Amino acid sequence: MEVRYGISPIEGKGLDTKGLRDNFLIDDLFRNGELKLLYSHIDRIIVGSAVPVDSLELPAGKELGTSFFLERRELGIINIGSKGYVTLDGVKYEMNNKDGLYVGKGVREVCFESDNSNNPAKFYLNSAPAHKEYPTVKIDMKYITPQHLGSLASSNERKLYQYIHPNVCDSCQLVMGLTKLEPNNVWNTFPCHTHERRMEVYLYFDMDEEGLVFHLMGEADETRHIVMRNEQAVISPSWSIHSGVGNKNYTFIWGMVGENIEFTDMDHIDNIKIK
Ligand SMILES: O=C[C@H](O)[C@@H](O)CC(=O)C(=O)O
Ligand SMILES: [Zn+2]
Repeated sequence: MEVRYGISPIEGKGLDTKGLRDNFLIDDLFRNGELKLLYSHIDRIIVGSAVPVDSLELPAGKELGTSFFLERRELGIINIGSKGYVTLDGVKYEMNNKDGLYVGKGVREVCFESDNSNNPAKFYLNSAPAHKEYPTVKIDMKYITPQHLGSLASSNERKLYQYIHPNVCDSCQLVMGLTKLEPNNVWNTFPCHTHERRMEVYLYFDMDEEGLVFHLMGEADETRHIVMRNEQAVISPSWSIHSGVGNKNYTFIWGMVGENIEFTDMDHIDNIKIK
């Protein structure tokens, strides 16, 4: 698995386009038939994808130093592809498009399959260190009551679905969900915020081939951007804003790990202060 280290705001402001992309962009997810994992030393989050043609197993690996992946970790899964299955120690969960799964510490075998290998499932994965076992919970998007945020007048009308959140299921430190912009709306998470207590990863998807999002990052008075394409993810350190504007509406999955699981624990930034 690829390993990346932390970047401070001092280093961050000195990076050029390539430097920003090398450190923060994850652009090789969702390869047919492959399971990809990236280990970030920022809060030790693991970001990954599994696109099963034949079945794929979640491996442990030297980076974890444990005998199986979830020995001391928890895992969140959201399927952004076609119908598939996740089997946890022999128990099979059907995963339709945008279905989610919280997998607690202690599960030994995690296996991914597609219903139709010509049209595979695309499982997106976020994992964090965990020290307590919580039960596995299947999360269907249709049972989540979304929060309505923004407005068409501000080009940021969107629905936010909390999947792994205290209202839905227990977790040690992982909080995860999905935000879908309404047609004719292009701004996400704006006005923006930081949260020194948590880092965050965004996965942008449901975009067409020419589609792009200028993902905004950096300190509020020292902003940078990364151009994002469909099914790419971006690491947001705790000190960075995370917001973006696209050429049309899109959807993104956010996952957070760190000090607390208080979704509303954000430091809101006044637009006047952004440079
Ligand atoms: O800390 C929270 C995260 O940045 C996201 O949940 C924000 C988001 O999805 C949105 O405003 O649409
Ligand atoms: Zn945030």
